[in-house]
Amino acid sequence: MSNRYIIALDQGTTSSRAVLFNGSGEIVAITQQEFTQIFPKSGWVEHDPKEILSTQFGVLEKLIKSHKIDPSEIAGIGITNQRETTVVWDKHSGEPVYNAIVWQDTRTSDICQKLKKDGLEDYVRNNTGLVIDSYFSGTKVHWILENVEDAREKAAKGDLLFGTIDSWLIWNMTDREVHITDYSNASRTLLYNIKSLEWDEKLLSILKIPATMLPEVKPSGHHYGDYTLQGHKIPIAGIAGDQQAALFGQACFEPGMAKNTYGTGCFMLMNTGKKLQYSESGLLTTIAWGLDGEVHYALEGSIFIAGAAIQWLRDGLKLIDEAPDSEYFANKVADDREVYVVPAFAGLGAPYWDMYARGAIFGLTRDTGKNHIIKATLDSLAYQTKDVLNAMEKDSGITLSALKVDGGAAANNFMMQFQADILDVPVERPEVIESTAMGAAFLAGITVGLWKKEDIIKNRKIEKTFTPDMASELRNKCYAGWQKAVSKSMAWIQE
Ligand SMILES: Nc1ncnc2c1ncn2[C@@H]1O[C@H](COP(=O)(O)OP(=O)(O)O)[C@@H](O)[C@H]1O
Ligand SMILES: O=P(O)(O)OC[C@H](O)CO
Repeated sequence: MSNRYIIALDQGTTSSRAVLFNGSGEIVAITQQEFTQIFPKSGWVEHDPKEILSTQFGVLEKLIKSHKIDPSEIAGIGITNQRETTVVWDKHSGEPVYNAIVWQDTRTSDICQKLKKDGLEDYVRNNTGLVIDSYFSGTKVHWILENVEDAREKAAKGDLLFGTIDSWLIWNMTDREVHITDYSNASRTLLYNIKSLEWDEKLLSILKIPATMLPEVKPSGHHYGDYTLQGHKIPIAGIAGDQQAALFGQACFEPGMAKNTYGTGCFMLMNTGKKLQYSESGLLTTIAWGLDGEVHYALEGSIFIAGAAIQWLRDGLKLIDEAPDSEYFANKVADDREVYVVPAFAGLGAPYWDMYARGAIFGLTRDTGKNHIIKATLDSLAYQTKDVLNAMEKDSGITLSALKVDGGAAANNFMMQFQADILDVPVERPEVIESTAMGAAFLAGITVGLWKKEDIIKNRKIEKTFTPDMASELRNKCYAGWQKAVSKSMAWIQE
């Protein structure tokens, strides 16, 4: 027990959050601000890197002011972030040369298709653990260098830097001195060799990315630099991509332990320990974290659209005012789930990996109403999770006795119950669904000597377990309908 604080900065896809943890590792306060999603063209998704900074530092300032915290009381800062999202900036002016290209953006699909045709799939998989897909940063950096005026020349002169959001934040927090990332974020770039723990020269050369643009890569618990606040130097002591941070925050420290986070997307990760395990079923191999001189790996099932589909109900279709309203409307429909929404708005991730799939609604009849669509959209999060869990169990040979969940959309009781029903596996929701922030805070807290890993286990309490309650015949019928709907959505647009 200590009266010092740790702050986690959680820079997510739709909002920036600052989370204050007390010396016992409990959340004391959260400040949060949504920011603009920019959709310049079909399939393109961008963020303004400066708005990312202003919202992130805005919520940090608000947190510190509203809780009257003296900076000397802050023992460390942990950073966690939406992964893969790509920023390229001029190291002299500090100006981004282009908007951040978000992980969901599919503009580089044809570049990826070419890499596949050139026979690089096995090389990429064996060395980066990933599949060739527009999801990852590498082809996004390539696109910026090819398409932004003067970018290629400037990069060749060593004037441009690339970073995922963690790097962009830290560079700005350290007076533009520290250009750094951690293993977990580097492993999402398509440029990092997860076996040798070095940037992969062959892939850099194929994508024509100069090594001078790349950040230094360090473990996930490390003293990366200091953030100076009112004259006090606060160590930035933890970094992890948000999904790996959630794995840590859910105390999945042992091989075989897994979690599923329902945020903008939905990501199931299973710790595979020090073993680098490749998937036969469409999952990714990724670095979970580097800590205490060891690297832990994970298997990952990445679902691109989860809570984002609920935002689409809210902002696109205007069927609901707030995301939590979806639960109320879904509960009003008593049917056998004959309507299916496949939210392939950004193609399909695991286990399908189809950049050319697009969203669709199936099973409409004259009596279909708004509530059916809302219900089917919530169901789609659970169906996609079932696709991924099937792959995870096949690859690992492990049958989960319960699914640990977290993230903003895990608050939805209707969806969680259907998740348990369709999986036929209990779903375990912890009291703190902010596992991402928890993971980042603990990486920092462990690094500055405030906490130990065991403290996370002590702190983790289950708020509710959802028990399966669906006849197997109905479950099988529902899932067969989902699989049919997915197959019809695939390869919808042309290369
Ligand atoms: N009660 C709810 N039911 C369904 N979806 C929800 C609910 N509350 C939040 N969401 C969805 O969860 C997402 C926010 O979760 P969060 O973990 O903050 O995501 P991120 O870190 O990706 O920004 C949003 O996409 C929102 O639509
Ligand atoms: O913003 P989230 O929490 O859905 O996470 C996004 C992922 O990091 C993308 O890989």
